[in-house]
Amino acid sequence: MTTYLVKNVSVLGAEPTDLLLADGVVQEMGPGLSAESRSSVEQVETIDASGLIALPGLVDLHTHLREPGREDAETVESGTRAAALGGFTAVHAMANTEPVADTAGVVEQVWRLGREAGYCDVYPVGAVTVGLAGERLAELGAMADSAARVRVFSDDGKCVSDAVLMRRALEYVKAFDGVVAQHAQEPRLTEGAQMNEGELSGRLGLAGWPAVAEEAIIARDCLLAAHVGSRLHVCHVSTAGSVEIVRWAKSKGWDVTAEACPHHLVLTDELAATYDPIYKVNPPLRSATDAEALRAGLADGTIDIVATDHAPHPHEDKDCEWAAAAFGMLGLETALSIVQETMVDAGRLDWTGVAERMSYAPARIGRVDDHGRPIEVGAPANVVLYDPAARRTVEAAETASLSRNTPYAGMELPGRVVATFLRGKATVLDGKLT
Ligand SMILES: NC(=O)N[C@@H](CC(=O)O)C(=O)O
Ligand SMILES: [Zn+2]
Ligand SMILES: [Zn+2]
Repeated sequence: MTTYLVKNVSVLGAEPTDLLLADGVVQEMGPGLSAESRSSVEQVETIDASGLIALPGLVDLHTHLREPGREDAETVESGTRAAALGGFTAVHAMANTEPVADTAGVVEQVWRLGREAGYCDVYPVGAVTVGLAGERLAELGAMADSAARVRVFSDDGKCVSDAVLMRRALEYVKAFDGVVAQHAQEPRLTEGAQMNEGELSGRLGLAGWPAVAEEAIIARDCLLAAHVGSRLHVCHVSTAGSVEIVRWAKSKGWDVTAEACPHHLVLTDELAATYDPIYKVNPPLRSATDAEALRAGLADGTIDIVATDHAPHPHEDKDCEWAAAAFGMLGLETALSIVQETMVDAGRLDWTGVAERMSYAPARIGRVDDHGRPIEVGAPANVVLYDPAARRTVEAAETASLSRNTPYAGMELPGRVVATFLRGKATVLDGKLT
């Protein structure tokens, strides 16, 4: 395996130093390292990383890889290639596949496909209920005990709306230190809903999706998690009220964590006026006030992490009229740039804060040991080299995803992932897959 000597890199914005990545770990760290001391049989590649920042490999707690079942939209291989290009070394693959990941067999299949592809570690999320039907609990214990070691359980795409089932799931996952990741959407309040409920939805004639449909479930679940003493994670928080509720739950000392998605930080519901379904997503794009509350919540730690909710859809499911189109947008290859633009360049988060929200905290919530570790001697060499000074125009056709539904096509974004290392192996070099 190639050894990499990374010269003059700024680890999380600190003074430039050198990193030696060998045998899968950060073997040496400090200024003035040279390849000379390495044995002659070893192949050492030197990377001039002047101007680049080293971040711990990013961890996504919320990715849709679509395999098994919708390999026309994404596969484990194509999705993890996109992940590596975005600086991720680990992703949690959501359970809303066909068949649903509700048994040990399916989660082991997804886990193994991730291993075989080798771009990024894949941690399958297990479904909470059989077939995501919201009627009976799935075999959570069998998935936890499987080779995939599932710790995150979610019916994402659907809400576990039955309070008794949600309570039992929260109780059940305590046995193996799991967490229930809730897609908070009160189904009756969102029947037929197409976009954020507000003055604009009325004007556009699209059925509204009220903030209370999200907030009511989050409040209920925080209370349930506290009642049974379990861990709750809230997926894709999108409203200012939701941020307030999570802040309140944390102030009580309850074990509640929450994520925000890049698109909810930067895009708003006014884009629905284009009637272009590229902007159709669940939960919907909200108001500028909501986006600002998410950024503030992310800055002060109320929102623990950024998760992509990368949701690939083939063009026939997106290039149609708004009401008929699928919900969801791509996210893996643009997440870090959006966080740079909305949080770092805006002076609200430094690179250590980014590492916490996109690597350390998601790894902690998902109970992933090999990822989300600070870059230090002895740590697994899961590292991203990032150029914050670069600028690029997003081209939908350039994505590694099998789908093209990025809402950022044609937009100029800051930053570029130059290299990604998974246990010391380069998955991306010079901004390209190896
Ligand atoms: N976010 C979305 O709009 N869509 C997701 C489902 C989900 O995350 O709820 C999908 O699977 O396509
Ligand atoms: Zn969801
Ligand atoms: Zn999702």
